[in-house]
This record gives sequence, C-alpha cells and structure tokens, in this order.
Amino acid sequence: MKRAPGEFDIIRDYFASAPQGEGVALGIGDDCALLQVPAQGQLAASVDTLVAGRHFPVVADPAAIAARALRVNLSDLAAMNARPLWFTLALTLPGSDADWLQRFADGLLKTARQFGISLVGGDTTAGPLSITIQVLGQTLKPLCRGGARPGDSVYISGPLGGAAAALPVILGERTAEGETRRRAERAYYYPEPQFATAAAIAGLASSAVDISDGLLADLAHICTASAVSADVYLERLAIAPLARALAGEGALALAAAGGDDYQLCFTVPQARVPALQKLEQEVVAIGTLSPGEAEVRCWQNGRRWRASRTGYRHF
Ligand SMILES: Nc1ncnc2c1ncn2[C@@H]1O[C@H](COP(=O)(O)OP(=O)(O)O)[C@@H](O)[C@H]1O
Ligand SMILES: Cc1ncc(C[n+]2csc(CCOP(=O)(O)OP(=O)(O)O)c2C)c(N)n1
Ligand SMILES: [Mg+2]
Repeated sequence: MKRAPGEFDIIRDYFASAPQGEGVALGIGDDCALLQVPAQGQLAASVDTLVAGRHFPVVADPAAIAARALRVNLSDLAAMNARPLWFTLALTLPGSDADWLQRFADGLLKTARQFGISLVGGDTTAGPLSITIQVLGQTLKPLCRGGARPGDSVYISGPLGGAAAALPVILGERTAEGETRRRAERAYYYPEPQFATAAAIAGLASSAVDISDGLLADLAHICTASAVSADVYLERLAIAPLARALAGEGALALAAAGGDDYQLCFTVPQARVPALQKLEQEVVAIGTLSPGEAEVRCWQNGRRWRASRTGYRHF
C-alpha cells in the first residue's frame, strides 16, 4: 500500500502541476496567485461549497464528485454570461488517500481543461469531506437577476427534473440498470453549464438565474431582485425524458421544484421575443411577469397549482 501523502505532498503531487492558462502570472505555490485581470469588461466572482451527504453521496466516484463541484460553479459563471478564467479549490478531507486523490484530481483537471479554466490556488485541510470552489471569469455583457420588468416573458434553457429524478438512484434508494443508470449519473454528476445559451441571449434577456435549488425557488430570486411577480404555466414546462422514465406522474413536480439541473431561467422583454425565436437555441417559454409583490404563481391547464415545496432548503 502507498504511504498516505501529507498536506504539501497532496498539493505538489495532485494539484500544483495544473496547467497555467491565460492571465496566470503566478499560479499555485505562493501566498497568493497573481492574475492578470482582463482590461475589458468586469470580473465575475462566485463560490459554492459541496458538502458530502448534502450535495453528493459520501461514497461516490471521486472523479464524478470533482466534475460536479466544478460544473456547478461554472454554471454560476454561465448564468452571468461570464467567460471562465480561474478557480481556487478549498478541499477538506477526512483522510489522505492517494488513490482517491488521484481520481479526484484527474476528474477535476479534465473538467478544467474542457471548460478552459485554470486552477490557481486553494487550501487543504482535514475534516468532514467538503469541496469549496471559487470561480472567476470575465464578462462583457452580464446577465443579472434584477433586470426583469412586468410584461417580460419567462423562459427556461432546457428540460428540467432529470437530476432530481436521478437522486434516488444516486443515493442507492432505488435501482436502475444499464442505460437508465448511466443517464442518471450523467444528469446528477455532469450538469451542463449553459454558456452557449447565455452568450446567445445576452443581448436579449433582461435577467437570468441558474436553476440550482429548483425552478420555482430560483425564479423567485428574479422576482425579488426585480420587484415583479410571475405566472408559470406548468403544461408548457419541458420535462426531462429521464424524469418521466424514473418518476412517471411525479415528473412535473420534480421539473417545477426539484433542483440540481443547472439550466437557466431567464426573462425577455416582448419587443425582443421575435429575435429570441430566431436563435438556434431551443428555449422554452413558460410564463410571464406582472407588477406586484415578488411571488411565483403556478397554473396547470387554467387551474392554480400549489407546490408542496418550491425548491431545496438548507435550513
Ligand atoms: N456567507 C455569505 N457571505 C456573503 N455572501 C454570501 C454568503 N452566502 C451567500 N452569499 C451571497 O448571496 C447571494 C446568493 O447566494 P446563493 O443563493 O448561494 O447563490 P447561487 O445560487 O448563485 O450560488 C450571492 O450573491 C452570494 O455571493
Ligand atoms: C446527496 C444529495 N442530497 C440532496 C441533494 C439535493 N440538493 C442538495 S443542495 C441542492 C441545491 C443547490 O445547492 P446550494 O448549496 O443551495 O447551491 P447554490 O444555490 O448556492 O448554487 C439540492 C437540489 C443532492 N444534490 N445530493
Ligand atoms: Mg451559492
């Protein structure tokens, strides 16, 4: 058996060799990284923590955990229409396991290469397994939560409910075989940050948010930030085929409130709807905004529909 690596062995052997990308004047190894901030636009910064048992199962493929941790953070950059540049990694590990670390680092650095983002620093401590990633990116035309106005249409960037339907499979609470199992793992561990849609809608959308907690909960953030209310027509929702396959009748509630899909929810003023319809992106109109208290009302075939929950709640 290999000797358990120490803190500085871990940094050197698994992370310090990460390729230095654009704008990295000084990468891993000093007290700070030194980054050449682009002259144009603004720097977008975001951080998200993934805690074992809360954001992913404790016993999971370390490469998949790493991919998910970076992808959910990249999704925040995509939601702001920011181009990925750099990230830092704060890793808390219950123990020092060379095999686990190798697979985690392979998954992380492979994902980083795919999205053109460079690991420039981090922190390594012992404790309950948790992964905190901070991402930094450049945005020339940011998409914010606060720009929506009454009369705007509400859209989603793609089908919802797949990741929430996959969760019981991932947790081992239900079985799935072959192709269904692979699709469940993909939906949960490899969410697709919506960079292409964000870039396409940047000149058209008045607001955007990525759907991490659940459509109704995240649309409520737009309503609060923009001081508008929303009506959502549930029969218009695009429901992920995986959600239908795994949850049947329950798929609609998962699409409305399930979370973990990382599609975008965004709003578009009426005057720009024709331009939106000319885009190649397959976006789905699901509702409209009105004046009034920040509130999301749901309708199904003309009847008011009340969600038993609107999204994931930590507390
Ligand atoms: N502990 C904190 N200290 C400072 N800002 C925070 C903290 N937690 C969350 N925020 C900020 O509150 C806002 C909402 O956070 P969150 O719901 O986690 O957003 P997201 O879903 O995009 O990750 C973000 O701007 C985030 O930076
Ligand atoms: C093991 C496990 N249980 C439950 C969930 C469901 N879940 C946990 S946190 C969360 C919401 C997103 O997490 P949060 O920390 O609120 O991310 P943020 O909104 O800050 O991006 C969801 C849907 C999960 N992904 N994994
Ligand atoms: Mg967050």
